Amino acid sequence: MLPVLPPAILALADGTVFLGTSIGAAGHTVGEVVFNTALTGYQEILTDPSYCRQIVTLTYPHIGNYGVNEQDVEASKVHAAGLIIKDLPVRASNFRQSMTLAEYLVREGTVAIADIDTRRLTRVLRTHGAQNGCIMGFPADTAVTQAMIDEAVALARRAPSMAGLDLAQVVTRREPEVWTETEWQLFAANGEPGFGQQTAPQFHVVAYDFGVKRNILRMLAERGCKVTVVPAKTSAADVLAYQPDGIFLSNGPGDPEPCDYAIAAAKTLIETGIPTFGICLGHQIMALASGAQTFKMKFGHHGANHPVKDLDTGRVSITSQNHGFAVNADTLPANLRPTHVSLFDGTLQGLTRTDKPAFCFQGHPEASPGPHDIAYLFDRFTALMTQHVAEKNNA
Ligand SMILES: NC(=O)CC[C@H](N)C(=O)O
Repeated sequence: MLPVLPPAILALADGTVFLGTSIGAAGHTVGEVVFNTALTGYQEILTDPSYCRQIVTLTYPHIGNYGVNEQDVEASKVHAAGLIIKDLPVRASNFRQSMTLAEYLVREGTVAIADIDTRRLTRVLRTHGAQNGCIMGFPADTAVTQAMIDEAVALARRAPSMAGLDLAQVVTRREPEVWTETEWQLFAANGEPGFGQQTAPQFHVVAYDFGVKRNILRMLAERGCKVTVVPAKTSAADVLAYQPDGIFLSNGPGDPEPCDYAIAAAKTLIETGIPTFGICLGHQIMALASGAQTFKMKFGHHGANHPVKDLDTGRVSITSQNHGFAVNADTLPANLRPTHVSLFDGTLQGLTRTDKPAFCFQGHPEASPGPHDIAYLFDRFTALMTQHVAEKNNA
């Protein structure tokens, strides 16, 4: 006799209901349902703090086939509010695997559903836009009733909208921390051959943690930066007290607009002339600090194969993306110049200040998961810091 699978319900706020199998913790979760088109990297996606309060559906059908390990995490825990997949393979295999995806989801208390038509779900989200949803996961012997389905729809409808939510304060660290681990060390510690050089620190970068992904910090450390990571609400004065050579504004969840404390600090810090680099939420905060406006996109960009054009060189990079808000290109002040655009929908992907050494990118040059085509932006940051340090020394 076939084993009875634990049931699960996925309900969208518009009343669309999917019945599937619970593959994570029992219980329920609500959040904004977004689709991600990456083929691999489910562990990096689940632990990316930018997915706080978002339920992620992966369009690639087989998820979990290489299990889970202790290294491929972007934070110390799962941040996504839930996971929706088509097919959990019966067997996972990888030499680095420490447990299966289902074991990991249970350990992390993450509610997740499999065996649903993720193509149909994605078409709903693409056609009508991202919307709130609810996943309910039950123990194996549960009979799903109409009352349970109605309750899931009601919970989805009651979930707060992402617009207007400041979630950076929810995920940020509470205390400053010096980050030293490089990607090279991570791979060496894992018994794999290293592929980079460890450089002695040449620059001191203060990185705002609005929900920072670890691979950003690793890529900075690998380029000779001592990185002091500070909580989201650290004042500009406290940042300047570290005497940084560079300032980094991190990725993070939620709407950038209510992060007024971060916008005010970024404004002051950019004015000092210290090189500043922002990624994703950090890009949006830099734009807001410079006088531009942001808006909520219909379904955002979440994937690892998005073509982005560098307007200065004409070069097209395949990039990793994860955002639901964007900077409105029609609101740029004279000192904010577009440097990159998305070739999917023409939205802004990169900006630079014309009067200060400050620039930012909407996608993810740190990948994790995804291609490293646009990693050159980290080198642009270190080049600005080299110039800044030389000017300071000559002054
Ligand atoms: N990855 C990010 O930093 C996302 C930024 C912001 N929360 C958005 O959805 O647009």
